[in-house]
Amino acid sequence: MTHPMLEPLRGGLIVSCQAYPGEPMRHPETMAQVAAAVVDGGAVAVRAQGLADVQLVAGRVDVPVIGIWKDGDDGVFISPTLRHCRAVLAAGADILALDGTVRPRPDGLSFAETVRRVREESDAPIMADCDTLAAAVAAAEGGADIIGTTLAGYTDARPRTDGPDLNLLAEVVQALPGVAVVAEGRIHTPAQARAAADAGAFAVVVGTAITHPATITGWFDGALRAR
Ligand SMILES: CC(=O)N[C@H](C=O)[C@@H](O)[C@H](O)[C@H](O)COP(=O)(O)O
Repeated sequence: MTHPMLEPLRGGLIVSCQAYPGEPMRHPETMAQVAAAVVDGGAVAVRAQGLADVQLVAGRVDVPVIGIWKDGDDGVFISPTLRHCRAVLAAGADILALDGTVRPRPDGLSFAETVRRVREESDAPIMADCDTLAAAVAAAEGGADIIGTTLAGYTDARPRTDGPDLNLLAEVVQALPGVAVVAEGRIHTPAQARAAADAGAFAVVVGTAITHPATITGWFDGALRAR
């Protein structure tokens, strides 16, 4: 059954507001301003990274905040341990997102055990950032409320598609009827967002194409330089 807090997100656009280490926009106040702007534009929820961003964004917008804490950049790095998960919720996230792959986690806990321990302290919906159908099914069985295709193409399991991995999305939607399956990753145009919704996504997450000016500028610059 869909977690009651998720119903307002059905069919909507979730915007991921993240800047990366060393970038000019890497500041919680900047991300809070970006989050407020995308909510003005119609985002039904926002995704924020890091404890300071989660805290400031949650205080700034009225929509649910999906919180993550990225630590490291290889292996399991999205809210990788129980400690990270607890801290994200303590920072004010309404929804916790964490790595939902089947790879070993740094603290040795399984995804299911991590969810079980988080649930001892919180009723917040939990989003699993998955890379494969097998991971998605395991995460749903492990108690995730939302299955995201976030990590498709970012592990060795599947090639990185140019746009969203709509094949994986469709497979997960078919395998998990009634589960909130969210499309995330490389959705760069409104038409791709529409295609993800048409493939059965409960909601669609867009990050880079809305909130990462350096990448967007590069797209335009590349088009001008291409002959
Ligand atoms: C793989 C990974 O670390 N993904 C991250 C997860 O939070 C973010 O860097 C992405 O920007 C986010 O998933 C949204 O995707 P896109 O920016 O492609 O719309």
